[in-house]
Amino acid sequence: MAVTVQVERLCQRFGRTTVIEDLDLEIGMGVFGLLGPNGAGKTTLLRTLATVIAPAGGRLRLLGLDPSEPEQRRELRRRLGYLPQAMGYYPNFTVFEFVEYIALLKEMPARDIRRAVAHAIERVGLGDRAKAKLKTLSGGQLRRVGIAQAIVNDPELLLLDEPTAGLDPEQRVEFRALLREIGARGTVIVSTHLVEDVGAACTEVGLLHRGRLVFRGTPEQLAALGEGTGAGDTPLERGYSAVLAGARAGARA
Ligand SMILES: Nc1ncnc2c1ncn2[C@@H]1O[C@H](COP(=O)(O)OP(=O)(O)OP(=O)(O)O)[C@@H](O)[C@H]1O
Repeated sequence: MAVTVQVERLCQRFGRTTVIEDLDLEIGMGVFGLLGPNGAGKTTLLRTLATVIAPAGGRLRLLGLDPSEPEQRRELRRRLGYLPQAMGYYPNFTVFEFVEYIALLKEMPARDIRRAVAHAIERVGLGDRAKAKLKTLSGGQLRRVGIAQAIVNDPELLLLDEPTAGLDPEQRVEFRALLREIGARGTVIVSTHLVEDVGAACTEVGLLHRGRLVFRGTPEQLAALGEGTGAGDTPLERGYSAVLAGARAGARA
């Protein structure tokens, strides 16, 4: 497996609170689902990988680049895509203008931009809303604009923080297909609370609990851990609850 994301003893702190502690993680191509309860550190990890915040400790190597080096960080930012949990935007921009603006920030070649923007907007099913102002869109449509800006540069590393929040069931199914398509050629890390997204789209899954990785494996392996326990409606939900119950019991011991 060619490793595209290498995290070594990563620490993140806010004030005196340690949010991520000595995290080691290596990921290759495919779709990696990041699960964990509220406050586990998923957003903080994604923000760190997106180079929005610098590590408080440890080392990162992403797409073979060291983001602590300014030149390499700049190259990395050109090659990654990031959908933040709460995306800021200019309400008077149209869908096309906004995605184009992000393409410009990513320093995409000028001759490629129009086609790439149109393609990204098509891929999220918003082709007919390209000229609509962002302030006129629904929450789910805005989330799709967020996905379009994240994929406009055909990223080799795509980081998505709860991308399916607000999508209707039909859109969610289409979005999972898009994830699988991108994961076949690059690395996608997607944080989600929807365990069924993981089952449908992810090749691997990691479960964070208090900034530590308490499970890593395939969705099938996670589901198998839930056999015989009652908490949850699906095998994956039961696996998720079983791992968390074990992690909590370990933390108390
Ligand atoms: N900028 C910040 N300043 C202070 N504390 C923060 C900051 N960002 C996150 N935290 C704290 O870090 C911890 C991890 O938060 P994070 O948002 O990474 O978790 P999460 O797993 O993404 O949670 P959720 O599922 O609720 O989105 C939480 O306790 C949160 O309060």
